[in-house]
Amino acid sequence: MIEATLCFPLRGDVEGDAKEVLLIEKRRGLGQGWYNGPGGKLEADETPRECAVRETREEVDLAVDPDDLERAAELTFVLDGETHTFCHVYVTETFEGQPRESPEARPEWVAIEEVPYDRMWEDDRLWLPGVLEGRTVRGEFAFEGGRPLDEAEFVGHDLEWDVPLSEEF
Ligand SMILES: Nc1nc2c([nH]c(=O)n2[C@H]2C[C@H](O)[C@@H](COP(=O)(O)OP(=O)(O)OP(=O)(O)O)O2)c(=O)[nH]1
Repeated sequence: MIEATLCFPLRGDVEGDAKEVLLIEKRRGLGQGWYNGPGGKLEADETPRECAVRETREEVDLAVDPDDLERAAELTFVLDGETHTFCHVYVTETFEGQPRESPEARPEWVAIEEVPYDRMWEDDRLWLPGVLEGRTVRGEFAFEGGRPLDEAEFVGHDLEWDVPLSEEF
């Protein structure tokens, strides 16, 4: 099983500014060509928070403090009946720097009402809107049709909203 992270930096929401989320257009690997948050797979001996910080730095050159990351979701992606990936999702309103393009990602600030769900993983429309409003969720998403996961068919889901997420991460 793969353990992975996603980090969604947020800005705005003050004095009438629209709340925006930093998305990336992923340039390679799983989910290539789709929008997502910065993130990726845990490396050896790395905690999920460390992974989210490292991936956000590597992909868009934004500095986030692991202690500022707020746990938002725990997502399990199941492929043909077996857990393929467990993903820790964080949001943060605190970061330093300006997002910069990298070989892996093209960053873009997007108003949360304008998130391009038609250009994202199919399950994202089910959980990301709530997460961007500050809710927590635990979700399981079933895919079928063999690897790679991003070519499999999304066949079912189960969501639990406003749950306390594991304190370990
Ligand atoms: N938003 C969203 N993200 C997903 C879904 N499924 C899924 O694996 N992800 C995330 C988890 C990871 O952050 C990312 C895949 O990991 P990755 O970016 O390291 O994959 P990769 O194949 O490019 O790996 P690498 O070569 O860079 O090591 O995609 C999904 O359904 N929705």
